[in-house]
Amino acid sequence: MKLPESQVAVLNAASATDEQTVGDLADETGLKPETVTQAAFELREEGYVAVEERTDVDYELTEEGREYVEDGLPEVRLYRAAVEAGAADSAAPMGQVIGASGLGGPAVDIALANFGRKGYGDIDSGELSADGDADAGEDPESTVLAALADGQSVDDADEATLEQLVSRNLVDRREETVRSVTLTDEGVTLLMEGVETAETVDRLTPEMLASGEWEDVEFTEYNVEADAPETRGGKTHILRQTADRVKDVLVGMGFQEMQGPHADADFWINDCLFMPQDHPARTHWDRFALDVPPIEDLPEDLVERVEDAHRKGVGRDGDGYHSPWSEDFARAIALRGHTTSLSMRYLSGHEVGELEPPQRYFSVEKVYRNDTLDPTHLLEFYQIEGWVMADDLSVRDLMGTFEEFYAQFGITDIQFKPHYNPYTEPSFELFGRHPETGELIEIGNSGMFRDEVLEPLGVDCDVMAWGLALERLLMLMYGFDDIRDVHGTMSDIELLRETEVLR
Ligand SMILES: N[C@@H](Cc1ccccc1)C(=O)O
Repeated sequence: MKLPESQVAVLNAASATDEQTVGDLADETGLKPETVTQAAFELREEGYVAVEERTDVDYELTEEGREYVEDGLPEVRLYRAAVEAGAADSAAPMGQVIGASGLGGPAVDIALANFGRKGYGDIDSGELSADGDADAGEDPESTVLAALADGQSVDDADEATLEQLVSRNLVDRREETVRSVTLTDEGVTLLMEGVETAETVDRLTPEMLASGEWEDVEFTEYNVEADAPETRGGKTHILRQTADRVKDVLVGMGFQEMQGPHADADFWINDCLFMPQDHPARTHWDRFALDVPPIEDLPEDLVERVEDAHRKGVGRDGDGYHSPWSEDFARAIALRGHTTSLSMRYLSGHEVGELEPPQRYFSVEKVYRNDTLDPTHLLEFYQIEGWVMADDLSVRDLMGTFEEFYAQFGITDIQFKPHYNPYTEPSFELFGRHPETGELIEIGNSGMFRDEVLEPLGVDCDVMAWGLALERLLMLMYGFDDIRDVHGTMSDIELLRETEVLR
């Protein structure tokens, strides 16, 4: 029997009675572990060896973990300082105990949080009391850290303690697949009958082609299923990939892209949209105002018409807000809370000149809001802005456009809910169903611009418009349930690496 060289080497090195890991076999044969793995898989295919897999878990101290091995866990240091300060008998001022513990910077918060969690004592209105019966000398987390520093096995350590150390980022947990190989009966028989090395060639060279040798050689078979070491190149972030795809889809639907400033005048962000200047969204609670000089180049006549619309309304029966309107307020700069500022810039003719219907424009750009962070809200997100200008548009056109758009991403059950925006009438919120949780999540907001918006802009046909959240589209497409895993400082790198891109 003739077999390729690496298979022969593995067969000879393997044993019928003792399991050998790929690492052992690599040492013994002098082959690379991935070559051994490949040969073992090929031999298994023919029934000559058995390959067992198991997952080994390995724990290792992080840099922070190593520091605490030296200095002690912050909560243990705090506890010791507290006992020293007599806090086991009567509560001591927190500042004094912290000072005595020598803790500083972020270690103070870490100490306080874990002090409470471990029941070392209580903190109440700036006073700290210690539980005299707590035994900080027997702290299980310290024990595991010390064992790891000592190179001892932590196989018997309490699972919850290890989890806690991993979540505190003091210990890294690594999983490794270990494969071991044993000869089967067929393998033993084969060895007894004798195997020879076949001259196999694993790549074609120009020389072989020139000499004609390629006609006689035997080529190694490739096992495309063998595990190979993972290589991780750079890749486009999934959010960016989806943004690019959204752009392609919209361009395919006949839209042109808008561009414009992230930091813009309130005039474009709000006033043009008939948002009263005393609207809650315009306070510092909701928007990020910037301490920079106001905008200079606003079209004077447009400013006048917008002010008029706010004061007196538009049309025969129009009524304004009867609330204060100040040009200085309109000129102040903030980070845009929506990209409808771009729609205003384009519809007014300020960017690409007067536009004649029909027109379609879009942008996929960042917006900024002072929201509370939670699984569906970030301080910044991407908005898919768009509008269509034409002579006769109806709500059916608006809904049809969304259905066409979302269908391209495999989302076919969009729901609409009547809504209110100061700048559109009628207005609709859009909802989609989360593929994992089944919950309806809001994915966008839309409507037909009111005359109070369009008339000052000088537009005398219909305009339907929307702002959709790119991150929410991603949640519907991929089933993510916490947007913070995908984007921002807490994102989950493994998830981003492993998510396959949907096309
Ligand atoms: N600006 C709206 C979206 C929208 C744009 C245009 C028209 C109607 C709604 C938002 O951010 O929610």
